[in-house]
Amino acid sequence: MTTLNPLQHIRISPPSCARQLAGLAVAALVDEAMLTPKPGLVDMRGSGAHRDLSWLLMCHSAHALRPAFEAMAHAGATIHDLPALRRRIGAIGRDAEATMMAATGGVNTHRGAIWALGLLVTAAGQVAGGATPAAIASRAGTLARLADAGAPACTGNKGETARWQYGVGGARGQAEAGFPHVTRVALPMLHAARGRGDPESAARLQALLAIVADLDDTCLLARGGRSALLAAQAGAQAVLDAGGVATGPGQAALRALEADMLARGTSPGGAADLLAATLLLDSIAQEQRQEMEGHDGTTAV
Ligand SMILES: CC(C)(COP(=O)(O)OP(=O)(O)OC[C@H]1O[C@@H](n2cnc3c(N)ncnc32)[C@H](O[C@H]2O[C@H](COP(=O)(O)OP(=O)(O)OP(=O)(O)O)[C@@H](O)[C@H]2O)[C@@H]1O)[C@@H](O)C(=O)NCCC(=O)NCCS
Ligand SMILES: Nc1ncnc2[nH]cnc12
Repeated sequence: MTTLNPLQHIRISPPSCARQLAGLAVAALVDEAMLTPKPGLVDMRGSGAHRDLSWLLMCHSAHALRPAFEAMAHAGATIHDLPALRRRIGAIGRDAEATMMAATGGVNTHRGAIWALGLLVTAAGQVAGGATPAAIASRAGTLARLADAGAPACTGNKGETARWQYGVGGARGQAEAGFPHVTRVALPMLHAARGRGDPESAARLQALLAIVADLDDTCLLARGGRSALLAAQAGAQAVLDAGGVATGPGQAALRALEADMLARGTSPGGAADLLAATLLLDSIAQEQRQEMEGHDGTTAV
């Protein structure tokens, strides 16, 4: 079966589109892991506030997840009944968590990312190349809001406990709302930083900090309570207010934020997942632009 792409008037077959989307998802996870520096998080300098993670383990985990992302994108392209699609990707997502644990020797590298990027590649598979990042995120939100008959009543995970204890939405709430911190916070920040000529790594770090400044990250809550979340949010905002990571004052504020996180043993793992989701939607949009240019021989603006 093929899908008509309304923007390009070419036909994309779901399997090749799914493979491409899975490749972009893995690349987004690897790019996030390797982005350096990142406060509190694993990067190429070291493990940040984590004891059981390294960037090599994160990259290994990302590659192990490729078949799951491909299966989710393929499901998005081929299963048109939404409750059935939700059930199917829930099952693939739980299998992917088991794959991650097997690949990492039992370390939770990407549980939040499997959830966020899994929903997004499924939604991107549904539209097969012809939708904006906001439209893909909105479709992913629709999927997240559907009940999954196969899901356990409670996960017993730290994020779930933090959601109840602090009354926040966490990873589930973010997805159900259609990933507002990706589409309304991080993508605009990424594009603005690129637009004023920041190096790509600075633009990505700036997008990460914009997410941290505003997200109820259950990783921060679970590790350090509400004071850690508020300190991380204020510290990230201070970097932005000081002029951003490409400026001297911004870098001083970034060092202070990192020192505070390391002293508390906290890390914005949820924000890191949403940066990967941002990079995924950005790369899907870039692929679409390149395919359009290749198709009609003109340059898109
Ligand atoms: C819906 C699920 C995501 C389950 O979520 P739940 O809330 O029950 O619990 P957690 O799994 O603990 O939390 C989810 C992870 O999401 C990230 N996150 C946190 N806050 C947010 C937020 N506001 N928005 C978006 N994402 C957020 C975060 O993941 C990252 O951190 C993890 C590493 O943290 P760390 O503290 O080191 O790790 P732990 O092992 O927990 O502790 P230690 O032992 O080290 O001390 C890492 O995973 C990052 O990715 C949260 O951890 C979902 O899992 C689910 O229900 N799945 C079922 C399958 C399904 O339906 N799939 C659908 C298609 S994909
Ligand atoms: N770079 C990173 N460091 C720690 N936890 C993460 N979760 C997702 N990306 C992460």
